[in-house]
Amino acid sequence: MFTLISATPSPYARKVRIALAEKQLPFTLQTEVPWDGTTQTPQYNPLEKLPVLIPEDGSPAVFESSYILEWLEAKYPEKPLLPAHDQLDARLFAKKIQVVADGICDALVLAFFEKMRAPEKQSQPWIDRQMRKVEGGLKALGDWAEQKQGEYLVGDQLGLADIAVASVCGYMACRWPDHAWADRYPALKKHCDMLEELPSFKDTRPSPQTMKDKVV
Ligand SMILES: N[C@@H](CCC(=O)N[C@@H](CS(=O)(=O)O)C(=O)NCC(=O)O)C(=O)O
Repeated sequence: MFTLISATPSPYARKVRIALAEKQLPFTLQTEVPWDGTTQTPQYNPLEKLPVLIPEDGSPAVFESSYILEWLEAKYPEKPLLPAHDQLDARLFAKKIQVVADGICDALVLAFFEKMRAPEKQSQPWIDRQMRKVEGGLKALGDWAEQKQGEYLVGDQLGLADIAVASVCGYMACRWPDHAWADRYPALKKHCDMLEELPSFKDTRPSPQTMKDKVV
């Protein structure tokens, strides 16, 4: 059915792995280090990033995690990961939560690589700017977790917002284990703990990877 190019710590790829599992779509996991010269991402994605979803019927590869999820929802609507089409505001809210979750990941990645530079080449103002986005994003997620009406962040079933939020919080736990988000946002921590017990989350827990090639 599919091959998914993924990386062990990737919060973006984890979203897709969870969605494929929730939709019971079989796939082969191809785990790579996208910064190593051995990566196959450039063969499928001009932006050279994973995740990349490769249909095994030869149709074009699908890339950019939020687009992959939109593509999956359109092509394979069962099990839905968004509220019904007549729930427009709820659908848009779920996508907004994903925007913030992914934006936190983007800022974390930028800060991570800035810190990989030689100390004298690192820009502290740039790192501070990225971490400010992380803190602001986490506060928004914390607020939404506190305000949720039911068991899930949007609507009455597991959805895109839950998947995106658990993916970024799992990434924090993996790459920034000393960060105080869990203490600062107990409702967010409680929500993620609940999600992490679901099989599709348990089976996709992130782990660090080692990069061989020099990146910055
Ligand atoms: N916006 C993209 C971001 C994907 C991304 O940054 N992927 C990283 C890997 S990871 O950070 O998710 O582990 C990558 O392939 N980076 C390679 C590069 O930026 O050259 C998405 O949501 O798919």
